[in-house]
Amino acid sequence: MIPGFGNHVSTEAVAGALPVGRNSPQRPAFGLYAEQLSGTAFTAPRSENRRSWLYRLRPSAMHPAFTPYPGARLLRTGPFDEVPPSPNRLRWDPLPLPEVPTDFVDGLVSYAGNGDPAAGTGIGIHLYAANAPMTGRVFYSADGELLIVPQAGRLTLMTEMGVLDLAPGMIGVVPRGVRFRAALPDGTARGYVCENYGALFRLPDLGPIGANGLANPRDFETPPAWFEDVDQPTEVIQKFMGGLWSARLDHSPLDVVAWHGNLAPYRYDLARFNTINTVSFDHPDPSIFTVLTAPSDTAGTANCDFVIFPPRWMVAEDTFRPPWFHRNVMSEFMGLVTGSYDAKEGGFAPGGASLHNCMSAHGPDAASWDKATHAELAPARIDNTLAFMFESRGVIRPTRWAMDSALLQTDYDGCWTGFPKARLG
Ligand SMILES: O=C(O)Cc1cc(O)ccc1O
Ligand SMILES: [Fe+2]
Repeated sequence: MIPGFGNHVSTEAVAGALPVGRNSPQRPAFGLYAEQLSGTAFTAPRSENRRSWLYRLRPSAMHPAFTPYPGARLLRTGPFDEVPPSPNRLRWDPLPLPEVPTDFVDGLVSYAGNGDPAAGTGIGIHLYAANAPMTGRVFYSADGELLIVPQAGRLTLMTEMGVLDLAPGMIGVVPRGVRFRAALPDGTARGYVCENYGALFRLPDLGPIGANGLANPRDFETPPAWFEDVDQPTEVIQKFMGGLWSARLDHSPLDVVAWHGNLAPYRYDLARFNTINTVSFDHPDPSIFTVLTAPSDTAGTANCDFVIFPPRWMVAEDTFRPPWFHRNVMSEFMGLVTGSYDAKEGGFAPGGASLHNCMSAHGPDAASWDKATHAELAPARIDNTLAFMFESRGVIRPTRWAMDSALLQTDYDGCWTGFPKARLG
C-alpha cells in the first residue's frame, strides 16, 4: 500500500507500463490505452484538482449501451422526496443479513440522504448487508464517491486502481466512477456507506491544533496498480442520477495495468486517529473528532463531515462528560461499528442507526444522564466503542423504506422521558 492522503502516485503492475514524462504518448507501452479519469473539473484550483491517468488493456469506452438494471431495489438517490422529511428523532435496529444470496450491490439499502447529485450537493446514506460475493460483475456510482464504513465482516474491494482490504474499524473511499467488485472474505458483511454527491472528502484544516493531529495524512493508504486479464463476460452496473443501469462486456474492466495521479481509492484505519479532547473541563464540540470533511460552498459548513467517537480517555473535571443536550443547525446520522455509545445506555446497537435532524432536541438518554451526573470524575477510559456520524448542513431525509421498516424503533422518544424537574430552592 502507498502511504499518504491525496498524493500524486505513480504505480505500475507491469514494469514499463507507465509512460515517463508524458500522459498520452502516441503508442503507450504494450499497446495499452491511456485514459484520463477526472474527479474535479479540469479547471478546479490546483489545491483541489483531482485526476488520474489510467493505462489499460482496453478502453473503458468499448462497451455496448446500458439498459435498466432491476436489482438493488432499495437503493435510492437525492432528491429524497418519497416521504416528507421528519422532524422526529429516529433510530433503527441493526439491519439483518439477507435470507437469500445477496451481494454488496443488491444488499445496499438507502436509509436517508439530502441534496441531489444533479446539483452536485448532498449525500446518500446507505447500509449494506451481504452474504454473497460479487461474481462476474462490477459496480460504480456516477453520482458520488463512496465512503464505506464496514461494521461486521471484511470487504475486499477489487477496484480498477488496486485492491482495498477493509475490516471493521477501517474506512475505504472509492472515487466516483471507479469500478469495483466486492468479495466477502468472512462470507458475510455489513456496514454503512456515505455517497458524497458534493466536493470530495478531504482532511479538515487543523487551525490552532497545529500541523499534526486527528487523522494524519501518512496513515491513509492507496493501493498499488493491480489488474486482471480476464476474457469472460462481465456485467457493469452503474448508478447514474439514481437510476441503475447494466451493460455486458466480454471482459473484465478491472484491467488497469498502471496509473498515475491523485484520484484513487484509499483506506484508513480509524485506530490511527489521534484523538484530541479536553484536559481541563467541558465536552468539546464533536467537530474535534472530524476524520474527513466534504465542504460545501459555505466555509465551515460541510456538505458532510465524517466524525468518529473512538476509544479514548475522559479526564474532564467538574464536567458532564457524555454529549450534552443540544439542538443543532447541522443534521446528524449516526452509526455504531462496535460496543456502545456514551450518550445511549441502550437501544443503539452495532449495525443500527439514528437520525437527529436540524433543531431536533437530543443528547444523552435519561439513564446515561443519570449515570454521568452522579459519576465520580476520576480519569476513565472509554473502551469497546466506535460510533460515527455523517453530519450535514442539509436536512437528512429518510427514505420510505426507512420510515416503514420494522427496524424503526417506535419508542425512541421514550429514552428522553423521566428527567426530574430542576428545583429552584
Ligand atoms: O448527538 C450525538 O450524540 C452526536 C454528538 C456527540 C457529541 O459529543 C456532541 C454533539 C453531538 O451532536
Ligand atoms: Fe447530536
